[in-house]
Order: sequence, then structure tokens, then C-alpha cells
Amino acid sequence: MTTDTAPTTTAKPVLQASGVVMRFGGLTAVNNVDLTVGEGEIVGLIGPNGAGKTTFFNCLTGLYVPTEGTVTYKGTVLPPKPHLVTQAGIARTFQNIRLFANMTVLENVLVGRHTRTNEGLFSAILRGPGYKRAEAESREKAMELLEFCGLANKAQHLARNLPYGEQRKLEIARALASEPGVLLLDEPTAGMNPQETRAAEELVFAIRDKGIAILVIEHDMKFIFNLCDRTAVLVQGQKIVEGDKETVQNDERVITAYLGAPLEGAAEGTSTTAGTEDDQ
Ligand SMILES: Nc1ncnc2c1ncn2[C@@H]1O[C@H](COP(=O)(O)OP(=O)(O)OP(=O)(O)O)[C@@H](O)[C@H]1O
Repeated sequence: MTTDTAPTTTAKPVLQASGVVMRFGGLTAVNNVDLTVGEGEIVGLIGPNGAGKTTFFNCLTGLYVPTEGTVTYKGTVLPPKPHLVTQAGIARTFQNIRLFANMTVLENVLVGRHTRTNEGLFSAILRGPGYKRAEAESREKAMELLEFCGLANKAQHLARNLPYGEQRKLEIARALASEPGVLLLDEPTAGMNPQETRAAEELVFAIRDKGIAILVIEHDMKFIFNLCDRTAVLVQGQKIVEGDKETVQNDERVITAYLGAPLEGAAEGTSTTAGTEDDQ
């Protein structure tokens, strides 16, 4: 491990992974990875197919219990259960869209709010004043989020009827409904056209401006380098380099990992992707 893999942020840590290892039998999918996302930061995570990016995300969000290492959120070690991780303040989207297809857009966002509502089962069954007040507040907040994500006019549409780019936006709106301090995006622009990708960029900046730190996995290098304050590169489970756009683009090991072309394309400002052939 070389010294340039050390965290370079001076921002106050929000999410911190230390020495995270994830083994599946004899395969080490994530190998001793340290990564910090600080307040107000957008951090990128890139790497060729099978590098361990999604597995690392799963370790950060309690879907997997890391074989070794710790993950802390604002200084507290996270419990290895997804709903408790969400409750703590970490939200995520998935590489493969996971919406409730037969529910409306608004209902999907309301589902995302359940970790932030105090009304229990009996309150819901009895539908007393407390429940009605909480429900009205939730709907109002959900509508604000749909407005923020540009989906307010689709609130009553079924999720399955949205175009692909809007489904991805809805996933983000639902993740934001849990009022996170950090948002993890797993390939948010996969399948988007260039116009949708640019709109997604604007949305990510706007989320950061709300005070939510962001960690994003993407194969679209232009998207990553336009957005991110720092980018970490995983290759075969190991973080080989972490730094700003220039540091990453000029690192020989990164160029070798990608066989050169994609990163050079990004440096020239053309939209390019790397290693997407067997995604999803
Ligand atoms: N549940 C699992 N059981 C066994 N092996 C797994 C499991 N999940 C992932 N792997 C393996 O771990 C390695 C890392 O996979 P992972 O999906 O994390 O990579 P990735 O960088 O996200 O790839 P991509 O860019 O294609 O999404 C791969 O070799 C994969 O086959």
C-alpha cells in the first residue's frame, strides 16, 4: 500500500471506513480499504468491473458485515443492519433500480420516510390525530422532495410508468426521504442519455448544497471528474490511489487498470464510460 492512498480530506468526517475487508470464501472482494467522506464533500469511487465497489458499498450500509474493519458515521460505529444504518443517517440507491413499481411516485417517497416517523403500528391502525398529523407532515415533506428532484408533476403516476432517468431520480428522492447525512449513489447515471446525465449532475450538486455528503460509484468518468472533490480507485479490492482529478488521471496504475483509453477520453472532456459491458 502506498502513501498516496491515505485520506486527503481536511473536512470533518461524516462517514469513515477503516481497514474494511470483505471475503467470500477464498475471494477477497474488498481488501483493507480506508475511505473518509467529509462534511460538504462529493467523493467518487471508481474501478473496473468486479473491483469491489458495490461490495464496499454493501459493507458501508450494513447489507454485509465486513470480515474485518470498522465503519463509523459521525464517530459512532454503525450497527450491521441496513435499517439501523438508514436510521443513523446513511441512505443509498442501488445499481439495479429498486422501486415499488406498482405504487405511485409519492407513495415510493413516503416509504422512504418511515425511519423518520414516530407513529407506531397501533397509531396507524387507530388513525388517531397523532397519526393524521404525522401523515400530513410526511406527505408535505415527500412533495417537497419531489419538487426538489423535478418529479412533483408525476406524484400520482405509477413508478413503473416513469421513463428510466426519472426512475433513477425517484430512487434518489426516496433515499433523501430518510433525511440522511450522507448519500451513497451506486451508478446513478447508468442507462441515462447525456442530457439526463447532466441533469443528474445538477441534482447531485444541489443535494450537496443541502449539506448532505455524497459518495458515488460511477463508470462515467466525465460525470465523476466534473462532480467529485476526491476520487478513490479500487482495483481487485484494493484502493490503489485517492486524490483529485489530476492525481487520479495521471496515475500510471489507474491507466494500466483501465488500459488507458477511458481516462484519456475524460481528460479531453468527452463523455466516456469504463467497464460497463457486464453491469447490472
Ligand atoms: N455475494 C457474493 N458472493 C460471492 N462473491 C461475490 C459476492 N458479491 C460480489 N462478489 C464478488 O466480489 C467481487 C467484487 O464484486 P463487486 O460487485 O463488488 O464489484 P464492482 O466493482 O461493484 O463491479 P461492477 O462495476 O461490475 O458493478 C467480484 O469478483 C464478485 O464476483
